[in-house]
Amino acid sequence: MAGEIVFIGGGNMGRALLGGLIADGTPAERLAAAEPDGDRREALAREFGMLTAARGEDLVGAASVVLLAVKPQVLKSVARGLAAHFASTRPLIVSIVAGVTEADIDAWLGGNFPVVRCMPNTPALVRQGISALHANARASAAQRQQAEHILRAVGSVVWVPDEAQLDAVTALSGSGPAYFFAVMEAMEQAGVALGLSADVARRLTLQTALGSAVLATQSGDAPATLRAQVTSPGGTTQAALEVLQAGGLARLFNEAIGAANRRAGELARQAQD
Ligand SMILES: NC(=O)C1=CN([C@@H]2O[C@H](COP(=O)(O)OP(=O)(O)OC[C@H]3O[C@@H](n4cnc5c(N)ncnc54)[C@H](O)[C@@H]3O)[C@@H](O)[C@H]2O)C=CC1
Ligand SMILES: O=C(O)[C@@H]1CCC=N1
Repeated sequence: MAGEIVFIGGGNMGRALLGGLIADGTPAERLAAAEPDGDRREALAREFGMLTAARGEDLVGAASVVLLAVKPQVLKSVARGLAAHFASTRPLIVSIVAGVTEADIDAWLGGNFPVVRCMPNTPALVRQGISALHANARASAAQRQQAEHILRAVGSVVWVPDEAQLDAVTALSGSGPAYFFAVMEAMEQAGVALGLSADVARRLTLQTALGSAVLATQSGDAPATLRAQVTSPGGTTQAALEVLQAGGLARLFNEAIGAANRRAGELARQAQD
């Protein structure tokens, strides 16, 4: 049936998940997306060959899964708008919206929905994401599997036992790509300041990031062990790491990720207004 899995929001993340599902073998006929932005909507229809509409209200009636991929600030009005348009059965609701709780989503939609809340990240765009998932008590084992199948199409998945942990996940891996990109930017700039061309500085930085991530993933060694392997006593790496430590690198990350965690809670409260 057309539109069995209906996306509400076809922006960066919605689009990444749709592309991943199609690349993973889900037929486009099983997918549909509601996206009010005409250019984005037409691009989804053209590139993926799927059913699209400007309004979710026109798509959700026959859905078995509804995936919420709008910004937290609009979710309440979007969910309330959808509430009257579900058939008598309750589809599985999968939300990737930062901060907003399963209970709020369920209440805004009208109540008694199975809800799986997920936090993916932008490497989903290249199917290298990681998502953490949590299900409410109404989600069956089969529905948990359905949600996992969707997120697995764009990377790895982990389940967390406590919904509140999703705010920590958001702070660590949801926002995390930005921290690595910020480090890449800073390293590039430092290379240019030492006389490298911008192109060479970027290539050295990016491959160092990629190689380090692959090494850390494949070796099974802890990052601390791998860091020690690079750090010859009295050598260049030690000189650099001493500067980073003196600048409070670990404390800064602790504070930064703490700020993101608090912000997730604020987004949830603001979404209730
Ligand atoms: N960008 C990121 O790194 C991550 C974002 N998220 C969450 O994913 C959600 C979406 O984020 P992005 O894709 O980055 O934002 P985005 O702004 O690219 O996409 C949101 C889309 O929702 C559409 N939209 C607005 N009102 C709508 C409505 N009534 N019905 C259907 N669609 C509507 C917008 O036109 C837009 O295309 C957010 O809640 C965010 O918290 C989760 C993990 C990572
Ligand atoms: O910055 C944000 O609020 C979203 C959630 C995680 C990544 N981007």
